[in-house]
Amino acid sequence: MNRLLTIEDLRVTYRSSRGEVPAVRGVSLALDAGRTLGIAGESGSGKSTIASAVLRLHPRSARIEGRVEVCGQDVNALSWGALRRMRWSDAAMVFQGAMHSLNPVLTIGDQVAEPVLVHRPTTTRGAAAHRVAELLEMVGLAAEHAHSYPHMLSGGQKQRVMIAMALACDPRLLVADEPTTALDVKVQAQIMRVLQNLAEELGLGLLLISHDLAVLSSVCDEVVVMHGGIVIEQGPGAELFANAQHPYTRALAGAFPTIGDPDSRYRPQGVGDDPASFEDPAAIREFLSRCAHDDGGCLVHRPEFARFALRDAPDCLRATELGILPADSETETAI
Ligand SMILES: Nc1ncnc2c1ncn2[C@@H]1O[C@H](COP(=O)(O)OP(=O)(O)OP(=O)(O)O)[C@@H](O)[C@H]1O
Repeated sequence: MNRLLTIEDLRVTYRSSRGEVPAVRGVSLALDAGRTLGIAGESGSGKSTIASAVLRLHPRSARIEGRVEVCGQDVNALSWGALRRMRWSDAAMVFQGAMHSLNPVLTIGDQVAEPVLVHRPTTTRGAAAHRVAELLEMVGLAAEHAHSYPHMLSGGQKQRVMIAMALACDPRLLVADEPTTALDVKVQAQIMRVLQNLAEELGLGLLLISHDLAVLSSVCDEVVVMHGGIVIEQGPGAELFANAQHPYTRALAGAFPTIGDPDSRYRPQGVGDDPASFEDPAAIREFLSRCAHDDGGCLVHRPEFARFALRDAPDCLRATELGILPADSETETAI
C-alpha cells in the first residue's frame, strides 16, 4: 500500500463576524495510491474545508489543528517553497466551478502549458506543446483543442481541460471538489468516468467531493458522509448507498432521483430543514431536529448524533424498526 493522504483528527475553525465557526470537528481519513475516496454531505458540512486543508489553501481566518500528511509530508509544517513544490507535483486540485475560471483570451494550449512551464522551468516550448497534446488526449479531448479558446468548448469539455491542467505536473494525489457542478446529468457521468479511469490508469489517489451520494457511491471505493463537520458514516461506496445505516445518510441517498432504477429503495425526498446551526453545537450533535423518523421519542432520549453511525449499536430509538439493526438483535437502543 502506498499511502498518499493521511488526515488525523483535523479540526478547522473559522473566525468570522458570526464568531467562531467549527467547520471541521475531528475528522480522520486515509487514501492510498490507486484508490478513490468520496466525501459526501450537503452544503456547509465541511467538505471544501477539508479539501483546502489538504493543499493548505485555507484563508488566514482559519485555525487548523490535527495532522494532514500528503505523500509523507506534514502539510502544515512545510516552508512556502516546499509547499509550492508539493502543490501540482504531489497533489493537485480541480476546484468547484473551476471551468469558469479559464482565461477567455488565451488558448487552451497556453493555459494547460502554464503549470508545466512554471513548475518545470527547463521545459522547452516544444516539449510543453507535446505534453499539452498528451494531457488533452488523457482526458478524452482531441489534441487540436489546444488551439481553441474557452468559448469554443462545451461545459463538459472545459471541465476536462481543468482536469488536464491539474494533471500537468504528474501529481500522485488529485482532489476534485464538486467537479460536475453546473453540468447536465449525462456530462456529469462522463466527467466522473474520466476521473475514475485516470485514477486507475495512473494509479492516482483521488479525493472526490460531492453532495451527490449516489454518484460518489458508484465511483468511489470508499465514501464518508459528513454532517456539521463530522464524519457520521463511512463504508465501501456501493455498500454505503445500498445499505445506509444512519438516518441522515438515508435521507441524503433519497434526496436524488435514481434514474433508470424503478426498484430503488430510495424515493426522492428532501433531507429536511436547514443544516444544523453552527452556533448551536447541540443541534449539530443531535440530528433529531431533521430526522424524518423521529416520532418525538428522541426529544426525551436525546441521542448522541455521532453514535448513530455505529453499525453494531447505533444510537437510534427506532433502529430495529427501521432495519438499521436486524430484527433479532438484542440491542434495541444503544443506551
Ligand atoms: N472563510 C470562511 N469564513 C467563515 N466561515 C466559513 C468560511 N469558509 C467556510 N465557512 C463555513 O464553514 C462551514 C463549512 O463550509 P464548507 O465550504 O467547507 O462546506 P461544504 O460542505 O464544502 O459546502 P459547499 O458544498 O456549499 O461548498 C460553513 O458553515 C461555512 O459557512
